Amino acid sequence: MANRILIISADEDDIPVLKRALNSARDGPFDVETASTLAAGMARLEHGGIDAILLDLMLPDSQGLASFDRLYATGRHTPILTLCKLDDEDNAKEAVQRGAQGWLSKGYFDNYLVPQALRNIIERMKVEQGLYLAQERAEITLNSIGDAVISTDMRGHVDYLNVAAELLTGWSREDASGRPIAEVLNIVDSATGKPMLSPVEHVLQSNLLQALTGDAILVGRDDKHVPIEDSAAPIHDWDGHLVGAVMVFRDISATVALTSKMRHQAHHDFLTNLPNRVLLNDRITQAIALARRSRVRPVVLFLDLDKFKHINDSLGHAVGDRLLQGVSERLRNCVRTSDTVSRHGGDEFVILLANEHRAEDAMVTADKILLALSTPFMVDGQELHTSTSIGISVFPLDGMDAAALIKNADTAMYHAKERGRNNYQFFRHDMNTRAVERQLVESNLRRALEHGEFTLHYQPKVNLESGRITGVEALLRWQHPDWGLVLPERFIAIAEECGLIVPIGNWVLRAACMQAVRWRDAGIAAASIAVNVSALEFRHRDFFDRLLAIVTETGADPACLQLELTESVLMRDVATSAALLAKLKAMGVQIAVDDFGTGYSSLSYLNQFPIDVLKIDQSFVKAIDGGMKSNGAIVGAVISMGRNLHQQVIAEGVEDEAQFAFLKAHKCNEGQGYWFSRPVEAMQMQAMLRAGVCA
Ligand SMILES: Nc1nc2c(ncn2[C@@H]2O[C@H](COP(=O)(O)O[C@H]3[C@@H](O)[C@H](n4cnc5c(=O)[nH]c(N)nc54)O[C@@H]3COP(=O)(O)O)[C@@H](O)[C@H]2O)c(=O)[nH]1
Repeated sequence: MANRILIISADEDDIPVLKRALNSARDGPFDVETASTLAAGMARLEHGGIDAILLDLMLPDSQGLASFDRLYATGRHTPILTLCKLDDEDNAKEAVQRGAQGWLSKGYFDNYLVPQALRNIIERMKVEQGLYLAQERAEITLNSIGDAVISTDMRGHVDYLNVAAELLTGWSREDASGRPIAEVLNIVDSATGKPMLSPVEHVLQSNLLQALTGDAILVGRDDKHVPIEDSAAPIHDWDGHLVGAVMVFRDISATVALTSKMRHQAHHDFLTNLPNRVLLNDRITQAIALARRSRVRPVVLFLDLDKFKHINDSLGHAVGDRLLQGVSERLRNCVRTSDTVSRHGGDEFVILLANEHRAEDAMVTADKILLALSTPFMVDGQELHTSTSIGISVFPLDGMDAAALIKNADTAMYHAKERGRNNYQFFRHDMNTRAVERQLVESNLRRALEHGEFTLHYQPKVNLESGRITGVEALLRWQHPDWGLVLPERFIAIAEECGLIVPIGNWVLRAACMQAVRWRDAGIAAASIAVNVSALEFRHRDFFDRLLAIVTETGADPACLQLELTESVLMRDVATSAALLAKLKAMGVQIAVDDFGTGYSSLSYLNQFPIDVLKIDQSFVKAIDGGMKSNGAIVGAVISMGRNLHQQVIAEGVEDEAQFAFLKAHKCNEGQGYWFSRPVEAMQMQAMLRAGVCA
């Protein structure tokens, strides 16, 4: 497209000469417009489209440099060449000082170089405008981006910082300019805290690009430490020579914080903030590695809270969670900072004592833990009692790696539970056989209910005076397809541990009630059926409602049902027990205290319960004919106590005539045991009931 030239001149001689010169241009003519006054020229300029102006400084309405100034102020980006006389170049030169692109002497107006000069000026102006735009674009971009940019010359002296770099370093561009980069960018290693060379310095030394790194901390001018991610590149001139370097860096505090939060979450338990299994495994592995080089013996403690499930079931998960948090806190206070208390899941905790020298040292910590947990916890105004069973394994005897040490401590913990809870046990290798057996029974128990493998046997209770059967005790049996008849001793404790005792107990109650109805329908005089109830069943929040539903559904007479509860079950929470027993009594159910004499219960408390029957534990009955005088004394005392409290007394485990005779002589009401009959199947029991006496 032809360039458009505006000639502003009142000199009618010059204009045709200039026009002629411009039209003679070899690479195409110019479009030429003219204005004879400055006002007209400026008006034309307003419309735009003018590529260059030829300005005669001698205009009628504004003579000399004043005309240039006004024109320049209006159209400063349009190149202006002034026209001057050969002998009067001073004004023209001054105009150049003030921004004009050059001048043309009137003597050369017809010269072919005029169009060439004009074209050069126009082109140069365009390039300059382009450069200006590019620079402006770069400046705005650099100041708009979040990344910090800093550049240096080839000596490593700062020559540019964008706004983000100013903010991050605390240096303004003015202050930083000309200073060595190391002064402005104080970078230290995030791991060691030692000073690092900035990537710019690397680039200037190597003339190579420095890829992104994220292990640096920028220490700002205000001494603020900010983790940064940075990269740098060399800057080359036209000829490819290194002239400086540019570094781009950004604040990665948020990323670092997020990463560390995620790392923490991946290694810690959400509820208690204790290390989780993953972190514990790492720590045990580290402790083992250290132990191989030193004399320390890492010890693993596996803890399981006693009766936690019951608290969770009866008081709700929120209370359970708070208790777990409280327990975590106390456990932390029982160990050294070099040890690790971790939550394994549920109510299980695993503690690594990393620096023990003798296995016995672990006993001190275990004792401390038992003591710490023996103080009740206050949660939501309620006093909660818990304790823990602890299994202990020691490297290297009990395991060569984390998994083995944890597994064996877990096994030992089960033994602590079996030993009455609230104690600790060191792992022994023979425990594993029992653990395998336990696991086997538990997994088989789970399908026993669905597969209908349970049955009830019945053992008669006999009036010692008349010899007649007064009732029966229902005793659970498990008819396993491969193992044959399994006695409760092998599975009741495991069912209690894993909570299966609740559905199993339901089954027992229903089966016993159905049997009572069958016997009643078969015309057998009402005999009471005693059913054993475990602690977990009795404490279960639905126990009463479920029992009521079973009695209603089966149509059994509640008066025929006797619940056998041990002293320890009743004494655990006297108020709750008393309230529940009152409801059961109101329903018509009888209450028997099983294994009486073994629970060391306070008689004054026992007196508060509506108890119908005291069952003297078989261990006292066995002792009757043991040869010592005192042996029968306890039995005698219980019999007279029962008589005074108007409670029936029944002696269990009667095996021989001497025991029978003793009990009869002491006026014990009833007896139960092999001397009368072993537990038998329902049909056999039915025959005895019909006869009224044991076969
Ligand atoms: N929660 C539930 N517990 C139950 C249930 N059924 C039984 N059990 C409890 O299991 C324990 C063992 O019971 P079992 O193997 O059936 O033993 C009972 C009798 O067979 C045994 N017994 C009876 N007479 C004698 C005897 O003369 N000598 C002798 N060595 N043993 C004898 O005693 C057990 C009855 O004990 P008790 O309940 O204390 O009256 C046992 O603790 C059962 O309670 C169940 O359904 N749920």
